[in-house]
Amino acid sequence: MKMETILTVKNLSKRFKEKEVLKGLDFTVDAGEILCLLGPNGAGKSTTINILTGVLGHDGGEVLYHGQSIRGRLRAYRQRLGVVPQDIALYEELTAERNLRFFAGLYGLRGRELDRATDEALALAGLEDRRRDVIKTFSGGMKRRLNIACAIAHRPELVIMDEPTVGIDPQSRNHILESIRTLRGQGMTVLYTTHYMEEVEAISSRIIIMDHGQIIAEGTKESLKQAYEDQRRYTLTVEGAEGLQASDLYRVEGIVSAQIGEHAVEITSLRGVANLDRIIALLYEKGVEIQNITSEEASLETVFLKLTGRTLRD
Ligand SMILES: Nc1ncnc2c1ncn2[C@@H]1O[C@H](COP(=O)(O)OP(=O)(O)OP(=O)(O)O)[C@@H](O)[C@H]1O
Repeated sequence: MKMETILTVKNLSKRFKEKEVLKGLDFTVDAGEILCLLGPNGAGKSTTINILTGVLGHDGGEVLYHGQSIRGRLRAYRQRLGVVPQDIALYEELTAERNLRFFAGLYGLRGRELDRATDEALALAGLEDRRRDVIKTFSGGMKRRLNIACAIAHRPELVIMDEPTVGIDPQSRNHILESIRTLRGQGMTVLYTTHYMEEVEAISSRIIIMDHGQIIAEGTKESLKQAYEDQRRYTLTVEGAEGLQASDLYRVEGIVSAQIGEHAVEITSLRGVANLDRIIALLYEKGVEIQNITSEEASLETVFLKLTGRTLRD
């Protein structure tokens, strides 16, 4: 069954002065999914999120909410969103409860509805017993949890989060991941960005990989891995690789790509071809000393590396 589409992003482009930061993005956000935007630093994730939350304008293309352009309807559109910004936006001098009531109040909740929304959001954040404490006494992780609670108390249809777990303790991080799953279980749709591959593995139902302002792959974690499952990656720690060329390695059957660094040789090879002995023999012949070899099958990390040539945290 095709899910209902909430957001449609069509040929979206954005430039900052001379720099083209988004180069024609096309994707949808469908009801009930947890969609993750993944990409190295500077890929354009935050820019995309800022356009989708109506904070930033775009130059070309369009964003449709239930089939209608958000241009000229920003206010109504933003009422249906829950936005969790990268930076914590809370009133330090106010209690957890006051913060929640304030933010939920901005979305028009009053009276009993507001009381209930506040209680539910405190429960989601696991902060019921801290409801009357002021924020400045909270740990970083607790603030992040409350930040999310403030964004979802009004029960938005779509929650958009920009790196909601950056720089917090593992316990709060797990709590947040769990609460994202809970939100989905309650019928909300989530779009979020992250740098952490483990998070993508843990909660995403679909992944969009971006680099240099473009979408370079899209799929579930299973489908992305499957597309690269036929490959294996060798990492060799070496000395004396100066005389070795990637073209030497390409002569070995099965090798798809090779990168030669000062102390490391990275090789991607077809899984069905047993060629490690050939690789070792070739390096020996070229006077390269091998100190260590590791072999790895496709993981999201290797898929990502293959697509972008970069690790997530460099
Ligand atoms: N206000 C701005 N003015 C000029 N350039 C900008 C501005 N905001 C972002 N950029 C540039 O746009 C590109 C994309 O940035 P963006 O923040 O969207 O990337 P990102 O994928 O979110 O990376 P990060 O994970 O570091 O936040 C970068 O090259 C960045 O330097």
